[in-house]
Amino acid sequence: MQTFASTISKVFYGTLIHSVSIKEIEYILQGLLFIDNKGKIAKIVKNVSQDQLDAALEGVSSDKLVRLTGDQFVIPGFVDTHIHAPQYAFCGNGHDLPLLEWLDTYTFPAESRFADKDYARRLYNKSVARSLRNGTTSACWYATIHLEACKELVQVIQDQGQRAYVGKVNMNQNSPDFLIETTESSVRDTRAFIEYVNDVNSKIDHKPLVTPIITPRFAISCTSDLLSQLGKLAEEYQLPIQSHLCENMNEIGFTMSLFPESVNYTAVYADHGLLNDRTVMAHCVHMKDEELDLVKEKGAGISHCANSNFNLKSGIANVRKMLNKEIKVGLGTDVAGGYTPSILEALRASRTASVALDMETSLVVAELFYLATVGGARVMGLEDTIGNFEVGKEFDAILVNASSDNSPVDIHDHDTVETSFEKYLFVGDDRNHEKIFVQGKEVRIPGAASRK
Ligand SMILES: O=c1[nH]c(=O)c2nc[nH]c2[nH]1
Repeated sequence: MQTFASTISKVFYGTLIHSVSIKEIEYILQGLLFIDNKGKIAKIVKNVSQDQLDAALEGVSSDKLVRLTGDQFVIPGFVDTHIHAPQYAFCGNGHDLPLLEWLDTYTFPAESRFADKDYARRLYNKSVARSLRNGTTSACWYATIHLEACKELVQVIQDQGQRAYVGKVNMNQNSPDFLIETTESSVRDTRAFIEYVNDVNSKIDHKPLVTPIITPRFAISCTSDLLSQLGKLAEEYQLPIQSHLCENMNEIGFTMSLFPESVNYTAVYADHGLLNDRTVMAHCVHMKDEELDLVKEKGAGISHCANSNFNLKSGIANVRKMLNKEIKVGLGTDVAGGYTPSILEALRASRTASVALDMETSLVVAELFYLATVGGARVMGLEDTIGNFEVGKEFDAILVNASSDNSPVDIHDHDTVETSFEKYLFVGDDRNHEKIFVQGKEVRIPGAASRK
């Protein structure tokens, strides 16, 4: 007979911190978190004293027990709702130009190199490893237009063990000769990519972690015909969709000149079957109220990319307004518009952006942590799977040590769990990440310094 203990693969004992609502972070002290053989959270017990530990373990053997010590705590993994894998090649460079000029000068030449799949594999290995090391357990990736390189990205993500949406980018107009497709090849390769991921997923022995996502780069780079065909593909395969929206004033002006039949930029996507409850729209900096209302009506989510919006001088998105309208919002690093694949940095930039916009209504710590975890999960439509520690969800998590070797954080005697956690959020980095888990399994990150 199968006992509870025999279904358990790992148990954590110590401090667990997660978001239970946008207003509340729960600090579970002396918590026991049981993970089952499928990587799901089987049970959580709170306030278990040392004396009660043996009984509370219910027969689970001690070699499955991870005792958290001192300044260690376990938090849900971060969700990066918008990141460009190929752009890691120039991450940290090229912030002197606004969006459209930045695309022409830095981005398109860098992405054209992904016609070479060996280059793609080398670069993608670094890109994904750096994202994971920063605690991103789930990511919405953009690849490039190149089918073979897209497959490489899927392989790399599978090998490294991240949960991900991966998009083959579509571009059939207003793009340079060295980075453009025909309508036919764009649709054909997108279908081939979807079939490839489905095939890879059919051969693995656990619940798949990688999902294809329909990825028209933005309306400027796709004809109306291509957008419509992509909308149909998303419907046929019931896939998520991602694109860019209202990032920059020149982008909006250009878009409206290309799609005069649509009432606004947001409507361009809606009119082509690309705005629904599986859609992730990045940026949304310059949205009219009726555009936000349309996003809400369609049930789409917004990826807030504050770091990128500062770097490319795009503007500041009004997250408070989005939240007041009960629109789903998560954080995006938007590498390489954003200069780092760190969601901790995205969280900090989001706070600064909200203060710059309106000090009175700026985002508070509980809200920021929510956006980085549960908010991102909702944007990806994964709120029943990840985001916080609820029984039945999959265990995607970071084991944080606020005073690890080389920690950028100093913890003093007077610090509490709350103040240590907040210090980690605002001062910490990947040196505080001792272990990363996806679907209950510890992720082995290539190139990461060996950790305790
Ligand atoms: O920040 C951005 N990065 C991109 O690569 C891109 N493409 C279209 N619009 C974009 N915005």
